[in-house]
Amino acid sequence: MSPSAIVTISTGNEGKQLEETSDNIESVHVLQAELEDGAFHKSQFDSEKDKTKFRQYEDACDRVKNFYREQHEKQTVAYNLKARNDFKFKVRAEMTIWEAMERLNTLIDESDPDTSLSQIEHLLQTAEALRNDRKPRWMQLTGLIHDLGKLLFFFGVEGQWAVVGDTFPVGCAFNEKIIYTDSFKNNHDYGHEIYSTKNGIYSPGCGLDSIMLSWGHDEYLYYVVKNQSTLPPEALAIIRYHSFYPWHSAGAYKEFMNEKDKLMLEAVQEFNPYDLYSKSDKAPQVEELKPYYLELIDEFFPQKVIKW
Ligand SMILES: O[C@H]1[C@H](O)[C@@H](O)[C@H](O)[C@@H](O)[C@H]1O
Ligand SMILES: [Fe+2]
Ligand SMILES: [Fe+2]
Repeated sequence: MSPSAIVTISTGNEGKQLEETSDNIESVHVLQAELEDGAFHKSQFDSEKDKTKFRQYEDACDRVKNFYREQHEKQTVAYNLKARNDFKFKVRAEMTIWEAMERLNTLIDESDPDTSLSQIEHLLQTAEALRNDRKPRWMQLTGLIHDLGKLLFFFGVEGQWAVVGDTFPVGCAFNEKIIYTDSFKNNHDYGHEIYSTKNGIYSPGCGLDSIMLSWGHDEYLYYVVKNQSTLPPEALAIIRYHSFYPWHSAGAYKEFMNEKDKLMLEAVQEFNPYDLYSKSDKAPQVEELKPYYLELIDEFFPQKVIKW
């Protein structure tokens, strides 16, 4: 066979080159991955998913609309500073990652228009979709744990508005790319002499790590995982910014990015479809999958019992 073209196949952590003839080149797409037996497997995100069926907030039920009305009113700079401070000086629980997944299982996320499955199922769906596309092991694990910050709900917060939902910066003007942007009119910081200006308390290029994102499961889990795992910076960014849709999907707040954020944005965008579109997959078999994921957890969380 005389190869007439070289096609780069995304296998996750490293690009892989495959020699292809011009006859079958069209059947090769990005997001294909080589199976162990050498056959090629097409990512389900290429064709099976009708992406227009997700995140339809205008058509969402009252539960979702009421959730955001409350969140957009109550996530202020003052609340953010208080929540960060409360977080720092307490250990709320000590348990393994798997115990945390089981503990989270009773929470039904009020902000989510796309799934009524339990959280353990959503975590396993995300991880399995990544594994299915042969994404690197650290990314599969990130999928497995990315929403564990929702445990906050069981640690005495005032409501789901302080835990779930899309995130956005506080301390500068609320961008119109945030969903239900009108509901910020009831936020105490709306119209504030500094917080309502475009840059607010930040300066262009300061880097997202210097921005106060609305407090919730992403920020909380980022701090929990940061010093207790060997996960790479991309994993930490995925955890911290996966709900920051106005940035990673709508292109807002780019002016605050620094060089590092450009790389992190790529990782967050690579991860996002696995979080979002796997929500329509059938419920995973938790007990069957458990041994694989227990081993994966051990690989990146050497001390096993985590301080939450
Ligand atoms: O409703 C969802 C859910 O709470 C997710 O966990 C969060 O990451 C999303 O951004 C949000 O839209
Ligand atoms: Fe999330
Ligand atoms: Fe998620």
